[in-house]
Amino acid sequence: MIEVKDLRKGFGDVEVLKGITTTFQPGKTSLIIGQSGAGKTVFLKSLIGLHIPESGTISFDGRINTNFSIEEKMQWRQEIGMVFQGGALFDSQTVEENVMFPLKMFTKQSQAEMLERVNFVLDRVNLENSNDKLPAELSGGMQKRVAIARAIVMNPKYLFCDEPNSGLDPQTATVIDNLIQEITDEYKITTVINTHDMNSVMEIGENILFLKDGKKEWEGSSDEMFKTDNEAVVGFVYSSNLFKKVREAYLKETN
Ligand SMILES: Nc1ncnc2c1ncn2[C@@H]1O[C@H](COP(=O)(O)OP(=O)(O)OP(=O)(O)O)[C@@H](O)[C@H]1O
Repeated sequence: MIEVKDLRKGFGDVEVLKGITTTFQPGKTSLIIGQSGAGKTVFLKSLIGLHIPESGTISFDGRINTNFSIEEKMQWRQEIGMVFQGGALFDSQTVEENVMFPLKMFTKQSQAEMLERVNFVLDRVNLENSNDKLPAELSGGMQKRVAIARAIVMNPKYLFCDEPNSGLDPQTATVIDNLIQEITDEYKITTVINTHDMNSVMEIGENILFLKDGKKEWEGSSDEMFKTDNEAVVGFVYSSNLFKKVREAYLKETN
């Protein structure tokens, strides 16, 4: 579980995160949404320790990250998996080498042990028989699956994904959403996703955090999102005609 309390972060005179409090539960996929500039990336970067907050705390199963000793920080780093926007694979390395990278970096496993684990996670993301391929030889969706395999190879407790669906067609995006959700549930990972993709919001929708001007404006499930009267949420999510119609149909059916 990740508990965020009154998190504040700014740059110079500009306050970006203005006191965010929330909780992310294990086995659940939480989505962070909001307008461009709302503070989603700064929030995600704060969670993974790339930004040091001015005040407030982030605790990982009771451990506050700014209090970590060097050893605790090393341990915590190994408990985190990340899927970056665009995949961030090493272009000159094969799929196998890309996925094995964290094991080589952080463990003393033998080549055979590492290979067994790499094959297990590649199998889990339905990418068997692709070990020797280079990223350029794969489709966008396959590259995302390699990135997910690499993110889970260390068996993380926490998984952070920045726009995992960017550049994917809606069908492939749904496959990636489902994969992240299944893995999160299966391994009881605490997963946080930054997204602009409203399909993901409808598809995953377990816990949605809506940021506005650096504050938590609203939080709930996608079902609750259909029913909310919060003007900022309605204005943002239902600005598209498609989602407006979906909402109207949902409300008609449930009333
Ligand atoms: N390193 C930085 N230095 C100064 N200002 C920053 C820095 N990083 C972000 N900001 C500012 O913080 C605000 C929030 O940015 P952030 O990237 O978190 O928005 P976002 O919600 O992720 O937007 P988008 O959806 O466009 O990616 C913006 O006004 C941005 O200019």
